[in-house]
Amino acid sequence: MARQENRPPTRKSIRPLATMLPYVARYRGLVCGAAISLTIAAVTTLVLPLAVRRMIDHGFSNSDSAFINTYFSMLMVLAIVLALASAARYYFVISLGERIVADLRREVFARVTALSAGFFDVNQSGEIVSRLTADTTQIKSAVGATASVALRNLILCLGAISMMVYTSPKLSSLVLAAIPLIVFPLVGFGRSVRRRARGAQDTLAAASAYAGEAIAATRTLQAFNGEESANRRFGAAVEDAYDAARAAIKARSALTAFAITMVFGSVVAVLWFGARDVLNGTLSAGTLGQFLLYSLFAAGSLGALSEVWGELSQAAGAAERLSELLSEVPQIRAPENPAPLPVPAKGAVAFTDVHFAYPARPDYKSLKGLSFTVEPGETVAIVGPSGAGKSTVFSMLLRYYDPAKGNVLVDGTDIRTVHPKELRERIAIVPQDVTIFAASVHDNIAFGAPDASRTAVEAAASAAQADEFIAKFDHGYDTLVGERGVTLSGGQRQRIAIARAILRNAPILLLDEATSALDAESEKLVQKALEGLMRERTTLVIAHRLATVLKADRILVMENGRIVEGGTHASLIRQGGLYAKLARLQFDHGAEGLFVATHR
Ligand SMILES: Nc1ncnc2c1ncn2[C@@H]1O[C@H](COP(=O)(O)OP(=O)(O)OP(=O)(O)O)[C@@H](O)[C@H]1O
Repeated sequence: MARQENRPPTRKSIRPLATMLPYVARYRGLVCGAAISLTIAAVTTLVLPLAVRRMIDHGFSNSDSAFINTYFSMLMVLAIVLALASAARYYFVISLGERIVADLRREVFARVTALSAGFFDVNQSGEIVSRLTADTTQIKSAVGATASVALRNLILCLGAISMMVYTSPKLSSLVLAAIPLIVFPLVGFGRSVRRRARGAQDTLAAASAYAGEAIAATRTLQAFNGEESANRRFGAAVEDAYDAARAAIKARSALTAFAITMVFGSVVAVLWFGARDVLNGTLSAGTLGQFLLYSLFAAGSLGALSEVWGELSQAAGAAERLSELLSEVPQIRAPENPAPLPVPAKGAVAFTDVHFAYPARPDYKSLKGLSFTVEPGETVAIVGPSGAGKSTVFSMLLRYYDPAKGNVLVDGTDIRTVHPKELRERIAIVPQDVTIFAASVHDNIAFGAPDASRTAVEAAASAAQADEFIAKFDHGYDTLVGERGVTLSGGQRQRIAIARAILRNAPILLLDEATSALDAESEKLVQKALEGLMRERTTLVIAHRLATVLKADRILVMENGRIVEGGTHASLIRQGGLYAKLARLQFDHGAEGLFVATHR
């Protein structure tokens, strides 16, 4: 759902743009090129009124053809210089923008992938992706087009004002006196326009967020016949956005009328005064023309500046959001001097009195003094009601989070003292929800071992009982699967995940059994694939199937973040505790082979 309160406020100041300076500074060549071409273009523009005055005051009546030739050749040269400088300005400025945004995108993505699980518990992935795309694009236009327009107009404005003073100090003082009369009301007006525009943007963002959510869940929407209410809701949101936009448009039109009246009014007033001076003979007509052109330049560039100000402050908001993300420090970091894990790896696992609460729910302890050990090569099934903390055990072992109290040990070493990379290299996981990337079958299997040879990938697929269905694809291992490619069935996804884990060849295997029953055939294939994988590895399996618990060396029964029972299937049934009750439930329901973990 659109969480408007989470939207960072639009900033009025453009100071946060300064955080982008180090990126700009990396490309001094482009910056120099842009600055030089900008200055040349602005100066050339400022020379034009001088030529106009020359033409008005002297005309070409004395049929001095040599002069006319020189005069127009000069003008032509001026035009070419202006054209070249403008083209160069465009090239340098836009390249700089693109270059910086490419750097930013790379760095933001690398930073985000390094952040720990806790960050993603409290931040929406959609919002992060929008920072990566929309915010960086805003920076691009700010650094590129907007900044160059601002700079060009600033130079033009200062140049034009100096030239106005130089041309006619008297008329300039008149203009300068009028400026506050124009600027103050304009600033106030502009603020109200901006406020309304921001309101429109926020309303639109809320509508888009709702649309995104609804489109991603069309199947659910249709299953519950929710199209109409969704249409109504989105329609209302769009209408709200339209109303908000109209309010902004109205304010903006009024602002335009006001600005044009004021600016042209003052130009006319100045002309009026000037014309009287021309009549008195104290000012030449050409000088008046030249002055007029400079004041038009000044007014035009001031107007452009006020427009880009809005864009720059939006970009400043984007820069602030990006620098926030870039300065985010991962909570799970490698220690300064990581200890090595013992070699050769044995695969022993131990939890000692582990207490833990998720960052998103600091008041609720998901693990409350969890202790257990798993010997190398042992297969341990974890069972328990939903919410008991089974998946949390896996997250702790992979060090997605650190315990508040207690230790997690792998081969006798506290995992906080080793490099997370080294720790994770020793673990392969087959999750319940297998992630299939939009890539080839080969790349999907080789995901955890990118250097694996084709033969190794095929061997892993064959051990995972996946080779048969892969061979049926049109392009075999090169078939694109995942989004927009071939969509895999539940059993096929599982086997790809198993092949992935086989290829990784890690001493510790974490298995989260799928809760949804596969059909008997896939089930058999997946079980066979797993048996191959579990051999000679330490295996921790979150078990939902009776077949799995029967095969385990030991069963740990979890409830409320603790181990409440442990033993073999037979001994636990004899004890008549939680396990016996869970098992009875399963038999009562007659769900074949499925260990139903329910709330008691
Ligand atoms: N990322 C998270 N942020 C906050 N709380 C969480 C998070 N993940 C799980 N929890 C909470 O921690 C507790 C243990 O969750 P966990 O996923 O480990 O249970 P589980 O035994 O694996 O359940 P299930 O069998 O339903 O998957 C639950 O109360 C759950 O609501």
